[in-house]
Amino acid sequence: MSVSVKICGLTRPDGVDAAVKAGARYLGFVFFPKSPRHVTAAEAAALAADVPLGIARVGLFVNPDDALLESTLASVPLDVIQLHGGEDPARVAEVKALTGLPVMKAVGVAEPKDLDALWDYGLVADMLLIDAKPPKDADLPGGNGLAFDWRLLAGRQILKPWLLAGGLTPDNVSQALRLTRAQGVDVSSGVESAPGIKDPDLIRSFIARATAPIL
Ligand SMILES: O=C(O)c1ccccc1NCC(=O)[C@H](O)[C@H](O)COP(=O)(O)O
Repeated sequence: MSVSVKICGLTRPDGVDAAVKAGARYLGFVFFPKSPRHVTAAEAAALAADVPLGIARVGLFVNPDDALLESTLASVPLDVIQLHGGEDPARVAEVKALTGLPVMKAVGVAEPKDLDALWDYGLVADMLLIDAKPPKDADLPGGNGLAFDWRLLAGRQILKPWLLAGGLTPDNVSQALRLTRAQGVDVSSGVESAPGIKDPDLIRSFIARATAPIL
């Protein structure tokens, strides 16, 4: 089966267009004001409007309250909610019930014990995004362009479908897939020309390499 690709942090129509045409399976829109990739609900609604069926529009939130989720969903057609903050498994279940949408929970990894959380979240989330844990002083909980030691995932059984994230680029995605056998990959800063500005050529190159046969 082909590897699924999520392009996260889209802010402009040319990035959405490049991702759709190159075969992305998920498009991510960041609703976190501190991020250089933040989009307003109106901007996201415009970017998400003409996305073909079969491509999931993912809304990325960090510790959202119910009001933010409800007001965003009132105007933005999202297919999946990504939770990228400190939401515990009970909150993941609440967000699923509140929104009626599948939830992808991000789990940060820096060392082997961080993988323990994959079990608890795997029981309640629909999908997992296994990302590099942000440095303690980081402004953002994700989208930092940092990789973790992919060998930690080799041979690991994970309860739910999952995407590998963190520091992926067109140059290293094949190696990451070879080591982890991930079913999908997520990228943000590795396909940007500047923070928040996606480069259509890098998006095409990333998707081509991620979906090529693994040798
Ligand atoms: O991308 C952001 O700005 C962001 C802000 C707040 C929380 C999460 C964020 N990104 C999460 C993602 O899904 C990224 O694609 C993932 O962390 C990988 O990022 P990168 O290492 O830059 O490819």
